Amino acid sequence: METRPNSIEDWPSRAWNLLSKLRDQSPLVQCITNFVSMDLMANTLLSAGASPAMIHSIEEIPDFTPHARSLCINVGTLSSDWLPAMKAAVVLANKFRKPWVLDPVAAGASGFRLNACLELVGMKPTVIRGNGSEIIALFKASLGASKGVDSSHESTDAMEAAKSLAQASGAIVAVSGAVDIITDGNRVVGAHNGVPMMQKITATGCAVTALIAAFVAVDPLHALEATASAFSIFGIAGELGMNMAKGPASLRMHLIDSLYSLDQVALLSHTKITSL
Ligand SMILES: Nc1ncnc2c1ncn2[C@@H]1O[C@H](COP(=O)(O)OP(=O)(O)O)[C@@H](O)[C@H]1O
Ligand SMILES: Cc1ncsc1CCOP(=O)(O)O
Ligand SMILES: [Mg+2]
Repeated sequence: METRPNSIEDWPSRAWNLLSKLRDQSPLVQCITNFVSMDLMANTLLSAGASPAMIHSIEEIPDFTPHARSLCINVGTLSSDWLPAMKAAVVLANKFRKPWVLDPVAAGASGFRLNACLELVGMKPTVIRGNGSEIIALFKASLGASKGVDSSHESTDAMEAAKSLAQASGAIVAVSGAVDIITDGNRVVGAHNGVPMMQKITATGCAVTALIAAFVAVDPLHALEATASAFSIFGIAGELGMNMAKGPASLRMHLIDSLYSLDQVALLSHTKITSL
């Protein structure tokens, strides 16, 4: 059943309406992503109701990308032969006005990766989603004291970097962590769902970025709201999954199951999104 948001701040109703739309429309989401994340990302999209396609060959992009409702670009296992395919897909997404989302995995780990991420940021992503260290590396455009793909910062450490990056790039910038921060450079919203053990499953960050791509596919004109809703729903799936899990491996399974079966009552009572 569709619920009517009382105001822009009625986040639970907004999140439920977006998830219902996603389940009804099952948008095709093209993912050009790293080898580690492909499985969890595809299963996250499927359990949420979207239709994932991990298609990255440059030869296929002219035929395929125009049919996707949104695009997820993730540089986790970047190599020089993949970058032209990423850029070609982005050019087509922009040409056909499809939203696209960038995950700058380990942006500060090497010069090659940082330059690639900065080039992609310059190609007008709808949303950039990273952890604290990745968003700070992009904002400073410099290599960081890197822990690789994991963050050595809290999301709140990256608040000002996120706002500046959003203003400079025109993208919604989203920083994951204990509190997920989402900003358009002016407004700042926090999503407070999730459990710490989600950090102990590889590619949960990649998976939530893909979920954001699915949410912006169904509401491209409200990318900030779609991003906050995706974070909150992924976090709720983690909270419900944690009730049944014994550790990271079973949390991975129960998170996917909980996302698949998430109902209106659970979503409305668990959604925690606030202005920051
Ligand atoms: N301390 C935490 N408490 C609750 N949820 C968390 C915590 N840390 C990360 N998460 C959640 O785990 C997912 C992955 O985030 P994160 O670990 O920051 O990304 P990445 O894997 O890219 O570093 C996100 O959905 C985020 O909300
Ligand atoms: C471990 C690893 N190495 C290269 S990409 C990758 C997965 C990173 O996933 P996430 O950013 O979601 O932790
Ligand atoms: Mg990541």
